[in-house]
Amino acid sequence: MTAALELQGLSKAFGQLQVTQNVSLKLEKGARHALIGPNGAGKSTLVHQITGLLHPSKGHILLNGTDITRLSPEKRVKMGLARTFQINSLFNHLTVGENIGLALTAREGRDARLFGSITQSAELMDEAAQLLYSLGLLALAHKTVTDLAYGQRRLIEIALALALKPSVLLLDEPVAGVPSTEGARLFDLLERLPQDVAVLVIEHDMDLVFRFAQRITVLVEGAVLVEGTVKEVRSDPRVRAVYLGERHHG
Ligand SMILES: Nc1ncnc2c1ncn2[C@@H]1O[C@H](COP(=O)(O)OP(=O)(O)OP(=O)(O)O)[C@@H](O)[C@H]1O
Repeated sequence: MTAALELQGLSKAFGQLQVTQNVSLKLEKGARHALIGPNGAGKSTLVHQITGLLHPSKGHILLNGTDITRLSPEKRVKMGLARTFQINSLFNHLTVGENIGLALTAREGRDARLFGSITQSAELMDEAAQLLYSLGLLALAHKTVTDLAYGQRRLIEIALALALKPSVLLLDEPVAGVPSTEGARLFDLLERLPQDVAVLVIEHDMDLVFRFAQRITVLVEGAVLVEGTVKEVRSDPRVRAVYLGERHHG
């Protein structure tokens, strides 16, 4: 079966500093994969290469079998690669439902300036409500973004990314900064993510990683140290030595 996302021997250097070293990785359709590693291991740099913000000096990135290594970030999104939006991409004065409606419009390439007609489009607003319902977030649909708690905004970012109907979703530290009282909602949302979407989560929180992921890749100094199931990675002495053994976090 064609992998949803495949990295083939990616390498990247900043001057003399080799930040990605021959990294290969495969996410099957519907995968739940975590990328972990100590601070400075190169996780963000790898994600930037996947999204197209940075260009690898060597290697290839395949999305559903198509080589996207040289494509712009926008093209990659159109082809089904989504990442969580930054909070500042939410329209604060609009409701959650309207924000999702706008993301759905963007997906269809319609002009967001026609916003008035979007909220009046029963079809689009129904689709927005349906998406929020499937994620357990319908109760927030009529709330204005400014009225949301920080953790709730993070949930909406994920919903926005899903509005693009991706085949691959990148979640970069989804629980970072979310108070533990709101963490349970995030776990709930992660469990409700569509089964056919392959998810790559970059996360320091080991509770989340062990609960969510089926497979884990451990990155150390830009290279893959270990890749395997949660059980394999947890019990690997090399991982314990360089990472898990240090501290439970980061
Ligand atoms: N634009 C850049 N120019 C030079 N060096 C960089 C640049 N971006 C990152 N680095 C270096 O690359 C290495 C990997 O950084 P990166 O941010 O990818 O690690 P990380 O695993 O995401 O870390 P963290 O968990 O702390 O976010 C670090 O040594 C960092 O200082």
